[in-house]
Amino acid sequence: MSTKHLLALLNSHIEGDDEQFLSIALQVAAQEARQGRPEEADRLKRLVQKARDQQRSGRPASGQTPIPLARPRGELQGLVETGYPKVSLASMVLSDGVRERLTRVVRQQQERATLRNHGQVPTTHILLVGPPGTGKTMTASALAGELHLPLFTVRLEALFSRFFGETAGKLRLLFDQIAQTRGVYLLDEFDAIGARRGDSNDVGEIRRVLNSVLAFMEEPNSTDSLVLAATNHVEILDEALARRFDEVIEYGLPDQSAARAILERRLGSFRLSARSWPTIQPALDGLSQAELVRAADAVVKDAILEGATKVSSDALGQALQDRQSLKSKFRRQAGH
Ligand SMILES: Nc1ncnc2c1ncn2[C@@H]1O[C@H](COP(=O)(O)OP(=O)(O)OP(=O)(O)O)[C@@H](O)[C@H]1O
Repeated sequence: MSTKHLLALLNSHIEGDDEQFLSIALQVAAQEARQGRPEEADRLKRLVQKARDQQRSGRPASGQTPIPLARPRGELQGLVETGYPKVSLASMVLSDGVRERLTRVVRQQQERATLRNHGQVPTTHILLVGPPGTGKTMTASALAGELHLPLFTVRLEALFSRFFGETAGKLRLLFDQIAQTRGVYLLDEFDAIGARRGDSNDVGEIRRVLNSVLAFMEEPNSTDSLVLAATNHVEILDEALARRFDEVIEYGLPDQSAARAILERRLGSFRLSARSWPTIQPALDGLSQAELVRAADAVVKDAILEGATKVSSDALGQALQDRQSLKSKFRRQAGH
């Protein structure tokens, strides 16, 4: 680094001009690259990026303030999706039992200070189990929405495939963030940990990942972050792992009245008249919440474009039948 750069750096430091300081650091990085030292240049650029991310998230470079980060930084970028959902539990159609349990989780989180004053901790680690499209992801959004917390989602299968051999290390980064930043964390496709156990190439890696997750589950959760692990296949999860959750919440396909409630909400003002329901009832069986929502959306869109103010029972019945056919086709292909 030249004296000119050093002087400029000192000057920007004295004047407290962070932006100037960082842009001089970038000039030094460019100089390093030109002089055939790409590693030094990269290190500098990464540090500048880190400082900028910290500035943006309002966190001082050296401190560990509990200000939520807008999005994960450094190596976690691209692995974790960040959102600020506005979903509420009231917008979900749930069985009384599941609603009660989720409401209790929210209450414990909201009153965690009171609980801690009495030597208790709120529920934080929850396993969400159920078939696709039954509301596990939506639950994570609703809990984040109710608690006004950011939702960080990480798909474990993607983590495995992208960072073969480094998954445990990447997970550690995530766990460190959970310890520092309060939020709702959704570990989606959690069964990926168990699913690969049969693959002999993966044995060492799987053991490391499993140990890393087990250790994490035992660590004190000082931010009381909610950690939700979602899976369609509880049967392939490691038992030692499943046992470490505070709660296991099971999701299932909706019964007739839940299916109707989901459709009615989704159809909104386009809803069917009460006397049309019996005709579509047989087409509801076996469809997931997500499939019902898709069928409702399809007919509402048609109605809008046709200038209609209501959907017809024929159109809705057909859309539901289409979903049923699609489902049985996939099931046949999967050999069920
Ligand atoms: N209980 C529910 N109440 C109302 N709508 C629901 C409910 N469950 C699911 N939905 C609708 O279905 C969509 C998909 O559900 P979601 O993504 O939460 O399912 P999932 O269980 O996470 O599925 P997967 O296992 O495939 O990830 C939601 O965005 C929502 O529109």
